[in-house]
Amino acid sequence: MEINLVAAAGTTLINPSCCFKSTFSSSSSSSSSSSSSSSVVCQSSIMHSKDQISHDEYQKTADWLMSQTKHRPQVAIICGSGLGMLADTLKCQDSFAYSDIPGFPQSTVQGHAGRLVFGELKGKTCVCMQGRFHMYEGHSLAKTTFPVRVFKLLGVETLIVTNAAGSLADGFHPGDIMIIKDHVNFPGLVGLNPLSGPNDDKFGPRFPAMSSCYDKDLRCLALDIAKQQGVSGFMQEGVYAMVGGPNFESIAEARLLHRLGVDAVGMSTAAEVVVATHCGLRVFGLSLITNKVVKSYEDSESVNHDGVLEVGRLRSLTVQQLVTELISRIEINNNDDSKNAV
Ligand SMILES: O=P(O)(O)O[C@H]1O[C@H](CO)[C@@H](O)[C@H]1O
Ligand SMILES: Nc1nc2[nH]cnc2c(=O)[nH]1
Repeated sequence: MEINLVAAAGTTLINPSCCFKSTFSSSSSSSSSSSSSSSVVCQSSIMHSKDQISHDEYQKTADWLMSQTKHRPQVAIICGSGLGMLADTLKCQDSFAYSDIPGFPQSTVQGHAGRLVFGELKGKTCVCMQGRFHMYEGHSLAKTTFPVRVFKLLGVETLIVTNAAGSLADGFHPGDIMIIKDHVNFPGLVGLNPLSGPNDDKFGPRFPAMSSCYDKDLRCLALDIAKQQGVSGFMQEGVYAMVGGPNFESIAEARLLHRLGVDAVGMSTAAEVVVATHCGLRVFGLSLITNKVVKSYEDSESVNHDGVLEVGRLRSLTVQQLVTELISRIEINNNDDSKNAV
């Protein structure tokens, strides 16, 4: 497949309707914080008590969803920019607009439809986010990762995260699919972490390890599947970095990321994976490389969101077939967390 990545000018990100008030204002909390220390008020300038989401709030959303659908998902999928078609493969669908789900944030980005789709795929029950939430939309990190904890309460065991990303690694090309073997959570390194604030012990420990957050067996399985499907020619494995966005990288930033060992960069995913790992979900992640990040002052190319979405469309079938086969071969333990809620 030929992918023309010469990007047309002009980004088409929809102007986010929400403002940064929820993240950065200092007004008091309307919700209680964690189970263990609900009276603690975080004094940090980058994490406010109002960003905390109580266990009850996650549970209310999970209970509402369970009252609306008979599906009890074992696998959750988060669709990246332009990858929403992953939901189309689900059979016996029940779908909900985010605006109808109590407690759910809203998607504001083009290419993120804003629907939660439940259904069956190859004998597994799945829930699929057609559209995710990004920090740059003005959501707190706790909000961007809200669905992940709801999935845990629904009984999900495995989370599949997908994203569109720009490549820094030499030898990566637009249209390549990178299996994520690790990440650099840049917002997290400077204290912007969805786990900041009082820890909710019901979900996981105060200090979770992140040294094996992308499941090795699933990565090997995906590489095997790619071989069988005859697409290993454009499979890669590498390190994804999450940056805050919404602007794409300057050349100096691109060079810095490259020197740091980052293979692909985007504006999502790592925060979701941190929360998923904290609450014990098994994670598989893939990045669709939609563009090369410009690293040279001689290079006249520039990236835009339309180009990103276009590569998503061109590679949609391959991504869909890979993820479908992976799901069919995932082993499920049948921990019914929806009955034994954490
Ligand atoms: O990470 P996803 O949601 O796939 O989207 C990626 O694509 C958008 C930029 O085109 C950014 O939101 C970036 O994070
Ligand atoms: N930060 C970042 N996000 C992206 N999402 C898709 N492409 C890119 C990119 O080049 N940079």
